[in-house]
Amino acid sequence: ATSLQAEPALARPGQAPAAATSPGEFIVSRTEAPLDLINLIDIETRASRVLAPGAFSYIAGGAGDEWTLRENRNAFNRQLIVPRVLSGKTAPDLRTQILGTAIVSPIIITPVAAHGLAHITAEAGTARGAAAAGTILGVSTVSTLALEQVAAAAAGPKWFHLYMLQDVAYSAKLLRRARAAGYRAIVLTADTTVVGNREDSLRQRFQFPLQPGNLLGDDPAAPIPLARRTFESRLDRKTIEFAIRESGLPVIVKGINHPDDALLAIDAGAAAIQVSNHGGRQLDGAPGAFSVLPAVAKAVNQRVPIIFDSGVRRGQDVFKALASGADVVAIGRPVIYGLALSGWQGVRSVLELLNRELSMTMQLAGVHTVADIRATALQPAV
Ligand SMILES: Cc1cc2nc3c(=O)[nH]c(=O)nc-3n(C[C@H](O)[C@H](O)[C@H](O)COP(=O)(O)O)c2cc1C
Ligand SMILES: O=C(O)C(=O)c1ccccc1
Repeated sequence: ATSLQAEPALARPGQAPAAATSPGEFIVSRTEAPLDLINLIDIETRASRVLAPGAFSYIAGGAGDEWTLRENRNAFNRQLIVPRVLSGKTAPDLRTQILGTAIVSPIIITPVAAHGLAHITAEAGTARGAAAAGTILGVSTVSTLALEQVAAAAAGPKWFHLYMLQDVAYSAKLLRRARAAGYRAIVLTADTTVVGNREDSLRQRFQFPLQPGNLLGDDPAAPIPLARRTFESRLDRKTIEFAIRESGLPVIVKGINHPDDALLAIDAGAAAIQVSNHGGRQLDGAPGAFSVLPAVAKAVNQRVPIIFDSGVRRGQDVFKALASGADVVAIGRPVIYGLALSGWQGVRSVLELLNRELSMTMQLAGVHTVADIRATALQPAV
């Protein structure tokens, strides 16, 4: 299903049993068995056993002291869900829609670079898993497979992510290709005008072992030099206008934390905003993403939908984000861990587990629909 050819597994000491090498002697999983999961926290440890050490440090890591990475989880503990037990409701309805696309639950997949680090099927596997789970897949500019290959792998709804490139004409070309390939929206990432210092990755001298499928002509490289050479470092409202004009698609501006940036994005024509601190990988010392959500939601005032990511691991987190102004949440690392552990089946299992946790949370909070969650008041922790 992909252009990556599985090569025979190398017998290496300490190698996970179901691993194979891809070009560049890179150890990558090819397992596709059903995946039993308890939660999306311990999946990280399990994935660390099948991922190459450098790849794991790149995926799991955050910038600097990783304070913001940890704070993304801690922030959820400051708002509580009060149980409601006599609502007379049962069988929560998780269905919703975002930018005109119906999805089975308010949980989508945020763009993550280089799925080929995790599994031989790369983004084709993720696309199949996302489609099987009934949700939207975000496909990174820096995907392992070319955006057309990902589109062809499964019919589910997809959004193409743009890192605005120094090469403006090539950026425009990517946007037109995305539209032609059937992508339904563009996610313009605004928070990576320079790549944060992921110190563990640097320590391990991590390099992408595969050439990214959309950046032809580029040799594989470490993330920081690749971005410095390729990504545009000056972004403003003109960048948003460019993405709208060249793609003809709705544009979601990703990486918003400050209410004024939200207002600027909406004023420039953004169809949605994505509140995110890039999973603690960019500005260390930034607040946990969940902490900034209420102020951004207040400024947005329902004019455009809000997507929330960074640290969502449990159904309760999804509930809290929606009760704090998000329309849907997006998850990143857990999907890659599911892919690493079990290919498309792992991706589906991760999404279905989070759906089950959200359903349980809704039932115990006495709410029936996604709209009900959004109308629920949380209680601040003391
Ligand atoms: C390995 C990795 C690669 C990423 N690559 C991209 C990318 O290419 N474009 C982007 O906008 N965000 C990228 N992100 C950020 C994610 O979209 C998301 O903001 C982040 O992972 C937070 O979600 P999480 O806590 O669920 O992982 C990347 C994140 C990770 C972990
Ligand atoms: O690692 C990242 O978070 C990221 O978005 C990225 C992707 C490709 C190159 C450099 C950074």
